[in-house]
Amino acid sequence: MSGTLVLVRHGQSEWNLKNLFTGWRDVDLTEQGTAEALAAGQKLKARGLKFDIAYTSALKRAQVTCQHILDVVGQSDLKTIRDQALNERDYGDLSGLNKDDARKKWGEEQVHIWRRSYDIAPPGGESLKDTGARVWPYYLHDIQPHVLRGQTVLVAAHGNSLRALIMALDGKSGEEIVKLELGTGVPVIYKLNADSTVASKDVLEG
Ligand SMILES: O=C(O)[C@H](O)COP(=O)(O)O
Repeated sequence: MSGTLVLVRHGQSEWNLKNLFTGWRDVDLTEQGTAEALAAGQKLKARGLKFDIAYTSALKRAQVTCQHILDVVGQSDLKTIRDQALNERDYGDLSGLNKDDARKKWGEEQVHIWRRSYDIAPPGGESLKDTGARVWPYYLHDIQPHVLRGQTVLVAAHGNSLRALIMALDGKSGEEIVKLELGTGVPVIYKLNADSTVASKDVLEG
């Protein structure tokens, strides 16, 4: 057995609440989002988890979630690396648009394809496959080595950047991974074997 990798999607953001495509736009957590981040911290604290290093994106909703978790587990000053490789999928021209308005303009099916196909990108943005092409190499080069050294690593990021990671960790196909809905503030705990395969996965829902 090797180390532990904890993935957490940021708490509810202002634009999740307003039903707007967010992507790389830098928006704050809502009050509920703050509560979800703190609750994630409590769940991890209850498990007795102590982190060796934390990773988050270049966007404040993930950074603030990360800091809330670290505050709750009593590790406010832990070394935290911020990198845009972990950012949400870039929604391109859809960023800032209301998801229902977009459905009215382009139709339900087209918007669903942009949101939940694996390799079709929205105009000017990234597909989930494109997101994976930056998230996975970053994970392999920067994050995984810590886990393989037996460390416990926190990654606070986004729905689609974490989908891309989970796809590779779980060996899921593009078709399978787009069906996965990751809850805001729900920690996913992986234990990895020394050969980097997954020993166990625990989703701390509810
Ligand atoms: O960027 C966004 O709008 C959300 O974080 C994720 O959106 P999705 O559920 O449409 O992928």
